[in-house]
Amino acid sequence: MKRLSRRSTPALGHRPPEQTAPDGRPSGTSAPLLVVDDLATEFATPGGPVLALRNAGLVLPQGRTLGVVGESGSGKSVLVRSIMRLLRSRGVRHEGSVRFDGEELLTASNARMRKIWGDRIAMVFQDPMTTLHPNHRIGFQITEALREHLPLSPDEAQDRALRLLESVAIPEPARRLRQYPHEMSGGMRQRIVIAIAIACAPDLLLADEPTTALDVTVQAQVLDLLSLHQSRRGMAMILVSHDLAVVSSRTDELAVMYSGQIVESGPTAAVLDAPLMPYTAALLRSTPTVDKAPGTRLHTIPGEPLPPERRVTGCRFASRCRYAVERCLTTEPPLAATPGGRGYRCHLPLDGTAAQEALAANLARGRTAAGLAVTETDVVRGA
Ligand SMILES: Nc1ncnc2c1ncn2[C@@H]1O[C@H](COP(=O)(O)OP(=O)(O)OP(=O)(O)O)[C@@H](O)[C@H]1O
Repeated sequence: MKRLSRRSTPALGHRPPEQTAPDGRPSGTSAPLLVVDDLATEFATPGGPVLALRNAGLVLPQGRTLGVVGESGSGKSVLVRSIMRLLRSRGVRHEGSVRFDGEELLTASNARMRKIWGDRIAMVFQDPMTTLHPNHRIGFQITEALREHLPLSPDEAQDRALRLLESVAIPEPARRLRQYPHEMSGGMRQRIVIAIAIACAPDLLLADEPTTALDVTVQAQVLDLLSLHQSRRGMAMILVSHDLAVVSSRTDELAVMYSGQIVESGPTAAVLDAPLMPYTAALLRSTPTVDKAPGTRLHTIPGEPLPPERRVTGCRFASRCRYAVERCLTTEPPLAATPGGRGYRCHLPLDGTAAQEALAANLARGRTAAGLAVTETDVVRGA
């Protein structure tokens, strides 16, 4: 069987054990909770195989938070669903490794995964109705989830459900337990989903665009609620968002995805302060609320995202990158790591002079090696 991906070097997100996180908390001092190594996911489609995720690697210690960002279609959901083993169906192939608390999940039996789901790893999806059953009362759904994993009597489960609703700030919890999902607002439903997700005190919570479907006024409340429970319970969390502003203040580490790959990773503050990948820098310039003075112009990233199934010989971002030189078109950038444990896939990282020289040469020619127009105005504006 043909391999889906090339073997990669160190997993993105890795920090040596003796290092501390930017906030001073010790990190990586015990065995990491989650280690993803060279993970690839391929879908069989009528149009041929779609390699939606390639060379993905990450390390997540207990109690830490990882943000996963990238444009639509970059593979964020495929990454978290592959980690959670939710894409197990005919026509889906994985390669690589997902080790959770030392246990390989890619080869675990379905029975074993059912024990792990909910109990040790829980997930909050974009649409609460993916989790909630429309025809069952909220109380039944929470107590079912509790009793599946914990030895509780019906009364104990009911009491625990009530306290869970209180903990996610649902008013009149006793009344709400008797209601059906359609009797609640979207924000309230997502709080219920969070209550179900944390019911069994999982070690890892995967939140995939948990607020994208919600009214803008309740988005921050729901995100704050997630962060509160994450830190209070010491859970590790992976927070997926297309919006850098959402993850910037809520995560310790960041993984930036483009066209099915993690292209940059590292401590969130370091990545946002000084991105190494031109793609990360472009994402930042197109994000409304990260480090922007009022009135600052936002910029779109030129061109279209590269579909993950498209084969290219060089860097997958080269066609949209104003720094691109010939090498970016001919040679795939290997995964590189900085001494501080940051990872990136770029021939011309932005902390070096080579990137500035390449940009100056492209400016002089008026276009990149990939044919993207570059003008003085674009560069001054930061486009
Ligand atoms: N079931 C599937 N069959 C075939 N291809 C798929 C399937 N699911 C995902 N893909 C491919 O994987 C790509 C990445 O999808 P994914 O949902 O992970 O993107 P995303 O980054 O989460 O986007 P969004 O922010 O819009 O949710 C898709 O563009 C598509 O090409």
